[in-house]
Amino acid sequence: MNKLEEICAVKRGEVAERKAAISLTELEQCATEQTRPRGFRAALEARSAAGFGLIAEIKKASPSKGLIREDFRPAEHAKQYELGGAACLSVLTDAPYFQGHEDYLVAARSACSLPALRKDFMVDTWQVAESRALGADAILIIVAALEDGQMAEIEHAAIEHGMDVLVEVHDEAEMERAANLKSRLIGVNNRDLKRFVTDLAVTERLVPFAPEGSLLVGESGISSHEDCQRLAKSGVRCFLVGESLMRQEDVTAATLTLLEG
Ligand SMILES: O=P(O)(O)OC[C@@H](O)[C@@H](O)c1c[nH]c2ccccc12
Repeated sequence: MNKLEEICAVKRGEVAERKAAISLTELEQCATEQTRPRGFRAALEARSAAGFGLIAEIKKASPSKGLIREDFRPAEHAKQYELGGAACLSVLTDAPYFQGHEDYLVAARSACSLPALRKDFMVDTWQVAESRALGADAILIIVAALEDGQMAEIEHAAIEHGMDVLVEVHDEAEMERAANLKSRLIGVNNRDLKRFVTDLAVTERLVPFAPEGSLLVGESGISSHEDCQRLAKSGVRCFLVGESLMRQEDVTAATLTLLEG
């Protein structure tokens, strides 16, 4: 079993327990009481027209890097990212591998006005309703983790809830499968989630294979303005960045520097 398969197996167990505790009807009720989704793709697209569109990630730890930030305060980081010029937030909610929590998503989103992506491993449409009930504006679909039918179902549920979907790919075959979905917000993960090797050249290589009308996001391993400029040469103006920002004492300044140089 590779790492991604292991994480998804654990996630399926977690979802089964949660499903037993809260019915879909209850979740749907909570979802209707939430504030409306803030347009995630729209915010990113608008920002990338004038400069770089940044999805700034609130990430405490990861399986490959261990603890990334000791002094971890999601609401504070959300405000710092907003001040620094990020277009959107991404908040890790997976606990076993990323030390994330749903509360971090709720706290971060309510501390600022940025749209927020729930960063987790979606294996069931039930999690889509749960994400909206928590206030998420977008969810992630990891193509490597799902079969075509499951992806389409999860995407459909997200669209029904008015959320955007970030479809994550890592190679040409996954890009082809992503093209069968409706969403045209595609993240190219420079990190191989099966082996945890990161290479910015992955984004550059996959750009020509993106379906028409896609807004592309370069994900993982981006740590400087120069990295952003490098990817911009191949036409990618949106980025998902976590670790390199989370490691800085002054998160606002680090965000500004990443975006402006
Ligand atoms: O911390 P980095 O290297 O800047 O990467 C951020 C983000 O791309 C990464 O956290 C990520 C991309 N896809 C994922 C899927 C699940 C968990 C995490 C991720």
